[in-house]
Amino acid sequence: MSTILKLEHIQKYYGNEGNITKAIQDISFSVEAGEFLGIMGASGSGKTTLLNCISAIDTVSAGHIYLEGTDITEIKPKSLARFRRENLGFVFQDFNLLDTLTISENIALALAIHKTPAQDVEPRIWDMAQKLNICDILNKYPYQVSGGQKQRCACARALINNPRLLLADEPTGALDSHSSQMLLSTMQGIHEQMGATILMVTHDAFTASYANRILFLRDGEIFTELCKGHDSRSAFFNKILNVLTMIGGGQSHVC
Ligand SMILES: Nc1ncnc2c1ncn2[C@@H]1O[C@H](COP(=O)(O)OP(=O)(O)OP(=O)(O)O)[C@@H](O)[C@H]1O
Repeated sequence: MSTILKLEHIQKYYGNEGNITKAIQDISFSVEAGEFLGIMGASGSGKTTLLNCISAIDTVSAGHIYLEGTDITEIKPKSLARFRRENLGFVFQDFNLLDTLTISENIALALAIHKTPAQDVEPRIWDMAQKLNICDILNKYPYQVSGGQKQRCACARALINNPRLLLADEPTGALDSHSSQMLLSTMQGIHEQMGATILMVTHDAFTASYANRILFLRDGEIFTELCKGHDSRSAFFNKILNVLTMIGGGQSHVC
């Protein structure tokens, strides 16, 4: 396997002298191509900051982040939007779909930004819709479909340009348990069939149990990591709960 993402001694401080918050203290890790990595940790442990640094939405205070060898921390601000567009896919808790466009048009937007030839647009949307099981809602508007269907549409939009890395920030945060389960099974299928590399931040142990490996953050550092290996998902889920208890406060305090 090849390394897609490599973080070397990342630090991120907010504020200035006398009033510094060390959001990330010193984090290093790598993500291999085709991995499904989860990031967990208590509120304030640095999950969002880490995701923002990886997606170059925020700058690091020290350290380097390499995406397939390109140092993200060195990319000039004017080139960042293009870098994100060409390499990253995003899925957010609140879907971020445009209400005035149909599901199909929402997905097409991502292709239009990539200047996809007109004749390729429909087949590619159809192909992705099949993978995400949303063919029957392509002509509906976001307000006409369920939260789970909206999130699968958001996944389709994020994946249609084959990003090097899919970043998911609490993708099941706004979903009920049934929709969460369907979305996660779909994400797992995509991960297995398309070989997509996924980095997912979540506070939820059930959601995290779909990942292959989980990094647990505490106070801006990696507290520990868990690999699924040959465990069943339910055995992995129990191990996750044990780590969350060890981190402190039990599951209810981890978000
Ligand atoms: N823009 C900012 N300015 C100052 N401090 C910040 C800023 N953003 C985050 N922090 C601080 O950095 C630390 C890490 O925050 P971060 O949002 O990354 O945590 P988190 O694990 O994502 O938390 P949550 O699960 O509640 O979203 C916290 O102490 C937070 O208060």
